[in-house]
Amino acid sequence: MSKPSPRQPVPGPGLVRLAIPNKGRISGPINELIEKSGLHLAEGGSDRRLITRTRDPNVEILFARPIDIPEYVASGVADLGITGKDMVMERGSAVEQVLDLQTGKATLVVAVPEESDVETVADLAGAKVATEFPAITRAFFAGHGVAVTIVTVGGACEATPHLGIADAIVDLSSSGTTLRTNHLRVVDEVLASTTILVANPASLTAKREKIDEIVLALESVIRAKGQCYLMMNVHRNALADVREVLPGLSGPTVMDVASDENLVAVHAVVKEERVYQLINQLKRAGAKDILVMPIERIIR
Ligand SMILES: Nc1ncnc2c1ncn2[C@@H]1O[C@H](COP(=O)(O)OP(=O)(O)OP(=O)(O)O)[C@@H](O)[C@H]1O
Ligand SMILES: O=P(O)(O)OC[C@H]1O[C@H](OP(=O)(O)OP(=O)(O)O)[C@H](O)[C@@H]1O
Ligand SMILES: [Mg+2]
Repeated sequence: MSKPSPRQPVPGPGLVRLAIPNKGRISGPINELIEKSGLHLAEGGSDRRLITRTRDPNVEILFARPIDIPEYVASGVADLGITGKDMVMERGSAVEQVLDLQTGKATLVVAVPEESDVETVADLAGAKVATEFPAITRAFFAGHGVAVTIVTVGGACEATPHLGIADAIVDLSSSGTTLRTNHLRVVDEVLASTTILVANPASLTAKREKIDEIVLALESVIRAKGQCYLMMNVHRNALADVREVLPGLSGPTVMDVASDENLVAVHAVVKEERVYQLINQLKRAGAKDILVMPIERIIR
């Protein structure tokens, strides 16, 4: 059978189409994840390109706006999509979350000017609330039984209270810098968002094998993040001391060194944040020739 054309509106049975952001803050990390997973964008994924092949002839990438991705996946234009959980909730799309990519962390919060009298969500009854997320905001206030007027904006939401357009906002905060800069204070949290992989429910059944392959590849990169591989040589009589420093971590693997029967090679996977401390402890315990290496993927 000939390979389905990438111009087909809906990908054929032999092809999995994965939608990813074409721009914005999460697009860089997602592109990096795709590269590390071994899929590799065949043509580098330029800004102007809509669909790009990957190293796997049965997987192609569709570039789209993060907010459009949930609907593209729900309608079957794409089988899989990577976007923010906030985007999926806002669109209320019929997609299934397959994986949390554990990046793009941000919290959707209700905030008011620092000098406001508002202390709780209930205090906002009758208020005007500006947001880029009208559906989530509507559901949140309805859930609290608080009637508000929603003012939908396309961005720069934090400016609206100071312009007299709104009394409160529902917007994303991650470092908290934008809220602080705009003298806004958090009243409540609406949603914790991360970047997620979602699937079209029908594709999940019909294309299970290929989707599992993609999930495995992406998962292996996520698992390796923040982990390092340590290799060292240890004198046999210092092995017990070195093991003391390493327990609790995965491994260690201990191997004979062919050229010196008094030495063993010790390998272990450790958290990157612990490496600085560990290498000093390991040296004191008698380890030498310590190598610290990055890990690209961990497949279980
Ligand atoms: N600090 C943050 N602020 C806003 N969105 C963030 C943040 N961190 C992660 N994200 C996530 O990024 C995704 C949207 O990214 P971004 O705002 O770059 O796209 P965009 O809104 O399409 O671009 P732009 O805001 O430039 O128009 C959302 O899913 C959001 O949850
Ligand atoms: O807590 P912080 O780290 O400061 O991040 C939060 C800010 O980032 C986002 O803005 P974005 O850059 O997407 O611009 P926009 O508001 O115009 O969408 C979000 O809407 C906040 O304004
Ligand atoms: Mg934005």
